[in-house]
Amino acid sequence: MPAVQFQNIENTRLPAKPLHLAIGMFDGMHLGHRAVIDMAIQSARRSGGLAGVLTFAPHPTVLLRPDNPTRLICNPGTKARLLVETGVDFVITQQFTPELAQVEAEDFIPLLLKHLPRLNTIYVGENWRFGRGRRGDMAMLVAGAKKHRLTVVGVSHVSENGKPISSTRIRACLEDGEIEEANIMLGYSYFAEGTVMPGKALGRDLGYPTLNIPWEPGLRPRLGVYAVEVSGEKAPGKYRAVANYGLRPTVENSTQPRIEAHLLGPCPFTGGDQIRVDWLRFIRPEMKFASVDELTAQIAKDRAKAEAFFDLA
Ligand SMILES: Cc1cc2nc3c(=O)[nH]c(=O)nc-3n(C[C@H](O)[C@H](O)[C@H](O)COP(=O)(O)O)c2cc1C
Ligand SMILES: Nc1ncnc2c1ncn2[C@@H]1O[C@H](COP(=O)(O)OP(=O)(O)OP(=O)(O)O)[C@@H](O)[C@H]1O
Repeated sequence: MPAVQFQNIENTRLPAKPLHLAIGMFDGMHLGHRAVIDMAIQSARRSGGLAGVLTFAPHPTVLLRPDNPTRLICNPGTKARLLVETGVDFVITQQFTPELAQVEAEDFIPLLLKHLPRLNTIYVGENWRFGRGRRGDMAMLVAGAKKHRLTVVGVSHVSENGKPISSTRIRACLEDGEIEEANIMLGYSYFAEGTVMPGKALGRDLGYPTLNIPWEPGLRPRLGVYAVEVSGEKAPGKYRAVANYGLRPTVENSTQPRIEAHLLGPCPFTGGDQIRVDWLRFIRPEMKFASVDELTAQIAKDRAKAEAFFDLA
């Protein structure tokens, strides 16, 4: 059964079973997030309860720091899908309002219980903060839970390279083009999805036809050339490619970034197809070339680098 989705806790309607609830923003759905959610799922399955996620939208910084909000790895649709794919029974997306931002840490558990009276266990990372000014910590959560006979499971940090994984760390990697490290922390390859748009067909003239999709996520990964894999419903499997993610300063200097993927072999996709692009290795930053000839010569080298990456050379 796919997870049931609710907007706001007051609209949540669930069967009368003990609830195991993982709480957090979960931007990117990295390995740390999955550890917290998996813990909720396993306990719920063992005890005949229901496992769910409570997450928030927009990101609190949209309200608290409107001039410089956190730029998100995942758009809301992708995050919802990744959450559902974990196998939870329900997902509650709570609107992060100015009123919610004012809730004191001490009042957080009573607020949850008011709308989720069957709440049994809360699952969070051990560093999780909550309540007005992020004053609430693990100790406060445990103390509050005890009063209401709830259990709190503080999941220990999942680390990579000796440091805890966090959405913040993954954002920094994506901005620096450190895609392999980002992918390790995500536990899957960073991906973009979209409908193939018609290009100016210049790519074909250059000898490098491309599948183009607009890609403007909150958190913009480093502009540049990447080894990628393209997939889509139209054809099974993954198609190796070299792609430019950028503004194309040599030919048009656009303000809207897009992905242009040149497949290393035959291409089953065409304009109007829905595709997914998995990013695997950063090859070089996007550059402005003095001429199209220079750009074409560089694309030949990029292609060779991608082939070497895939061990096709
Ligand atoms: C592997 C690859 C690398 C590219 N690198 C650059 C680049 O560094 N600078 C740039 O201005 N455009 C770059 N481009 C984009 C080309 O300008 C663009 O693909 C070409 O003009 C075709 O455009 P069209 O698809 O609109 O026909 C690159 C494209 C590919 C496929
Ligand atoms: N590395 C980790 N190991 C275990 N739990 C984690 C880890 N990172 C986050 N969590 C927990 O997962 C839930 C959702 O995390 P949240 O998105 O709020 O944090 P984050 O990944 O550290 O993001 P940011 O870097 O933006 O603060 C929270 O309960 C959090 O404590």
